[in-house]
Amino acid sequence: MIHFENVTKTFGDRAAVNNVSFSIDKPQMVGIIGRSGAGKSTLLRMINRLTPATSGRILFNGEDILSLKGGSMRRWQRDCAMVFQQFNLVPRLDVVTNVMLGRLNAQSTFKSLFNIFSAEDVNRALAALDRLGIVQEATKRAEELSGGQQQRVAIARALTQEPHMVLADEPIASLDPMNAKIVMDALREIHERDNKVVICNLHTLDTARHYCDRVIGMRDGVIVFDGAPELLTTDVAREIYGADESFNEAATSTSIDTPGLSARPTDPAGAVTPVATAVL
Ligand SMILES: Nc1ncnc2c1ncn2[C@@H]1O[C@H](COP(=O)(O)OP(=O)(O)OP(=O)(O)O)[C@@H](O)[C@H]1O
Repeated sequence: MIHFENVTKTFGDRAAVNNVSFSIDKPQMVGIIGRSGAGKSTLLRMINRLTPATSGRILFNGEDILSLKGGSMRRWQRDCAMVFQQFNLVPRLDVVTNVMLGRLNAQSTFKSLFNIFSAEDVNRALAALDRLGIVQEATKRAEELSGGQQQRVAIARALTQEPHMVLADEPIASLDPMNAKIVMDALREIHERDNKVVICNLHTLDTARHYCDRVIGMRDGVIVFDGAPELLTTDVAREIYGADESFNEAATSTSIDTPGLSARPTDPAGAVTPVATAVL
């Protein structure tokens, strides 16, 4: 499905992502972990062309998405919907309009310029809000909602794009544990029910272990671990985070992985397939 081939991004003389290659060849929920500055956001942002790559190729179903231009690039950006840490909603617009903005790249330029939406767009947006459990907030201004609700609106907006994949850049970093769980459950549900690739940058090991089928660990722009969460031992985590013996996993905990909360399926014969390629 998606294939990174020697992808590099430099800022000045510093490589934020350094000659990275990996493939996702089936619908998986992939967590990217690593300390601050490891290159996680840059990696994700290159996929949907928010950040231009310096060299390499990113192939989606065989096509190099780094060479797309104009309408093809906008279509691609719709196809890989992005969810951000700070939600990126328009605060003064109502919730349903914010969600419909996800359809802009699917509209004619005229309709886009004047934010003209069809009844079908409204229904699609309401259905997405319903799926995220917040349709009752549809007429409120986005700024009136809590952070967790705003992130769910952002996910509903991503859903209306009808994307091939969802990219989430630290989607729970601004949320309390309860809202973090709701948002991660929603992303997991999109992966399972819609059979979509979800790639999620995460700061916390326990969240990655709990929700993801596969974890990619980055350090200084390089992939230093790529495997099933079961292989993510404390020693491996120490290597990813560049920490010494005093490394304490609790320091990266959100406490949302508690007994009784939902978890990814443990049945490897299910829709998800763990990959076990530890490269350490
Ligand atoms: N626009 C930019 N201009 C210059 N340097 C940048 C830019 N964006 C990122 N960098 C640098 O690239 C490196 C990787 O940054 P990136 O944001 O991808 O890391 P990250 O792992 O996502 O970190 P965090 O978890 O803090 O978001 C860092 O050294 C950062 O300072």
